[in-house]
Amino acid sequence: MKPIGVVLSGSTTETLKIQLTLEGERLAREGLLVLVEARRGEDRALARIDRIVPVNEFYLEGDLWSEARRRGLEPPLLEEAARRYTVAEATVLGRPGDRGLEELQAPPLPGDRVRLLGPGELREALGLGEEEPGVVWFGELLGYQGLGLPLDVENITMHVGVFGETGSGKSYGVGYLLELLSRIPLGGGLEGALPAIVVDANGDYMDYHEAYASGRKVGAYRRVYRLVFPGSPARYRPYTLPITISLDGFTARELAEFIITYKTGGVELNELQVSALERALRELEAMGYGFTELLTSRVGLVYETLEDLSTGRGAPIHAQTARAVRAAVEKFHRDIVEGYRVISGRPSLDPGFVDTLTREPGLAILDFSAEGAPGVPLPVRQLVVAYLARLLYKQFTGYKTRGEERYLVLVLEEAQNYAPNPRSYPVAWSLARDYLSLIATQGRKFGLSLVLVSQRPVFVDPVVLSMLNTWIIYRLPVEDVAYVSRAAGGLPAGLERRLTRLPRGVAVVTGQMNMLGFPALVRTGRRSVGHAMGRTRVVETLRRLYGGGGSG
Ligand SMILES: Nc1ncnc2c1ncn2[C@@H]1O[C@H](COP(=O)(O)OP(=O)(O)OP(=O)(O)O)[C@@H](O)[C@H]1O
Repeated sequence: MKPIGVVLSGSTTETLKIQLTLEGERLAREGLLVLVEARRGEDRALARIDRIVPVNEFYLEGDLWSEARRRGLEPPLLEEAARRYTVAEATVLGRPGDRGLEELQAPPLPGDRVRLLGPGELREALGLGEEEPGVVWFGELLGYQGLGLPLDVENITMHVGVFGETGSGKSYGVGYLLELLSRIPLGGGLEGALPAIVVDANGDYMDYHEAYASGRKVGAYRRVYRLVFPGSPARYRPYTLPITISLDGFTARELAEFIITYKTGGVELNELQVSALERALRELEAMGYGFTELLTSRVGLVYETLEDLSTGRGAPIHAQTARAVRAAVEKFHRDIVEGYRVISGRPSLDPGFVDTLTREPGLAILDFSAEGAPGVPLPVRQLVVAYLARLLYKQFTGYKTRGEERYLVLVLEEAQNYAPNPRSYPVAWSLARDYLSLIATQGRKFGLSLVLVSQRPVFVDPVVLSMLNTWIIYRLPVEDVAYVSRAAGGLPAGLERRLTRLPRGVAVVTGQMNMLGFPALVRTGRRSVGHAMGRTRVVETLRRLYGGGGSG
């Protein structure tokens, strides 16, 4: 393979200066992985180009030609006669060893050749076999066609963050990742799917459901379910279930907080009202009632208890508080129980559902888009996610104690709505956050992984964020770069600088799943199933609407 550069003096075991060949000048990009035939080919080293600096001695600051340039004159033969070269600065990633990359013992020598990786060389350099079990190859490494970044599926249990501004390609990328996780090489030619639940904010994953419903296979998933709110027009489509939850797993305090903040819009927590309702619910619980029946068919009992607790001398609840609490319970009942019909004694999201999904690997998409969740406000979606996170946590701790091993990935789009940063993003109720941080801190031991997707990581709870160990970072707004880079354990300056300029679909991947062990620039691969939701057709639509020969 032709060299793209030659190592210059001053290189060390950590950083290299490379003078690029003409071919190299054409090919090299910041972020490109290269192979150094170190010590005249006796050793090899993998390196990443971080900076490219073209030099022309006739164009130096303050040189002899400065005045001519000032006057707009072009002295002849400048291009032809000048000393011209391009220097690439690169970071040494390591030398191929028996078990992946190892530290370099001695620096490459000046004059050593630098070239692109050949087919299979990255795999060999990392000590991976062909079809290595548990390794999926993500997208295409910058500058290479058909060469993906190897991801270690085992480490997904340490959670993943996918960040980037709107339109940067996050949802497409997560869909692509799910496709990879739906056919993980297991060895001996076998492929397996990692069960997944996606909280789909905008219908970005619906194509998978449609593909499945029309008879196509989606990796090794046995089933692809779509879950919609009972009021959705899509409710009776094939392989579609209603989103219904039970209230029995919540504590009286949690429910009281939810019901009161739901009424007030959550501006601030009215502690008096919350504890009054908590008390009423506790009393009824002690009498053997479950919260689901109490807030659905037996809501009258709640009103009566509130009444009892607030009448007579020395009543523990002030009459005015009781009235306000009753109004909150009425609103909860009217909206959530009767309106959205999301509470049920026999919820669709139940232990049996999780059991089937993880036994016969499936993909369940909670459709929170306008079609799947028509008019359903954020607090109700938060309630569902809190319920789900809690259900999964309990179910998986159960598997663990029974010695049954199961795995599931929970993908949360718009994660800031469910695990909000209390300092920068005060959204009404944050019970979901408590359970999500429980999964973030403990889930690994139980086989529960989080994939959090957000446009604004600054708005995501820092505790949850600090538990993420793999980062897929698409184009970021300037104000988020430092925050994300720090949270992701620091990025090389060259890559950090590029985060605001990444084209759609290109990401920096870093962290535990990245088997290179160093942040890499990757272009998301092609989804095998399309992505209708993300597409916009402004021009086409304008032409159709208004382009009919001018008559309208
Ligand atoms: N690697 C890719 N190859 C082809 N098309 C892509 C790729 N990545 C993204 N796209 C397309 O770009 C558009 C925007 O991508 P996507 O919807 O994934 O962005 P996003 O970051 O999730 O945005 P938002 O935060 O608004 O949901 C979509 O039409 C998507 O299909």
